[in-house]
Amino acid sequence: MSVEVVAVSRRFDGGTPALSDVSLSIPDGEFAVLLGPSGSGKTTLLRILAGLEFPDSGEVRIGGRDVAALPARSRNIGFVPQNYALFRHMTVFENVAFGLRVRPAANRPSRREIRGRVEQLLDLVQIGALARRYPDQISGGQRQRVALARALAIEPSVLLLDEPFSALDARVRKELRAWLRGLHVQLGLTSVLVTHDQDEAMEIADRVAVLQSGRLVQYDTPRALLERPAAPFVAGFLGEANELRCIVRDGYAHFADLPLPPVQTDCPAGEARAFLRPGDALASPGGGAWTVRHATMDSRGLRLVLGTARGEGTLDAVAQPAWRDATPGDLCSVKLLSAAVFPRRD
Ligand SMILES: Nc1ncnc2c1ncn2[C@@H]1O[C@H](COP(=O)(O)OP(=O)(O)OP(=O)(O)O)[C@@H](O)[C@H]1O
Repeated sequence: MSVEVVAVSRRFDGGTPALSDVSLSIPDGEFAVLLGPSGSGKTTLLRILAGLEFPDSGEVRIGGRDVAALPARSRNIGFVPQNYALFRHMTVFENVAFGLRVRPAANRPSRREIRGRVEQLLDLVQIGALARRYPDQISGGQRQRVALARALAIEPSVLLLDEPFSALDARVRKELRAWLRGLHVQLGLTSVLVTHDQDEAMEIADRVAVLQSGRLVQYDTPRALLERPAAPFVAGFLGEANELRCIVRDGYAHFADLPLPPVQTDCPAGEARAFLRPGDALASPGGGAWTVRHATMDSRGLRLVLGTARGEGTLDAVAQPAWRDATPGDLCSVKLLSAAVFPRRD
């Protein structure tokens, strides 16, 4: 089902606004991610969608219907909270069955139906063998799967997840992310996930809503966010960008202080700030004004930290693919593929 947020604002106890005039629209079947630093309003927005929190003004529509008057339990939403919140005294099976057992008698499935549904769900999340265990007898990743199965038990049309993988190690996180994305497609859900991890957002989302201090700064596909950031905050927050001072003249940004070639831009002439992702700064050996300070290999290739001879600045860059043996002390030059440039407003 589609989800629409229209001009939603929320302020707690006269403090600074947790959300200011946020509007976004999630088409049926899409996976949206709410991304932003701590305190930017992500959880507040998710809780408003779930019906656990209410806006001071604005509207939420689910499947085209204004849900202001609908309590959480009537919204047909699966909610996976940040800390899993599993019942420790119940087995995995009972945890997943809970949402069905507490339904009003009129629409509560029979015991046999509940058993069948829970077994199916546990198989779906690939933990069928753990049904009789208690939450403290399974791993963090398995607990996360239980929390998901429990949220899915009511057959929601919208799935909301609050930092679902934050307690897990990097490898399990990555594995579960891909799996969750597959499940979302398989079940035809509309999903909204909160995270402050940009890699997670970029990998899982159809569209990412970037929040800063309660405001929606940009809502776009991962690719558009990286290639066309709408604001310095987005360019700085995503992609570990270098931020450099520059001057725009004749459609090019010039880096007066640093040995870098000018780069084309649409930014108006004048003082500006350029955001350069490491992958857009390609270092080549064989002389030049930059010196390799550190070289580290990661899954994307050889990452370099470069410095200038007189110490005017440093730059995070990547070695061009053929330069596999870059070592601290080597001299190099840098070619720029692109940069996001914004007028400077000090
Ligand atoms: N119940 C509450 N009472 C008072 N202030 C609140 C309450 N809930 C949230 N806030 C405030 O609203 C703002 C947004 O909080 P929110 O939890 O939505 O941010 P977040 O982006 O999810 O942060 P995090 O990544 O740290 O979870 C913060 O300034 C927070 O202190």
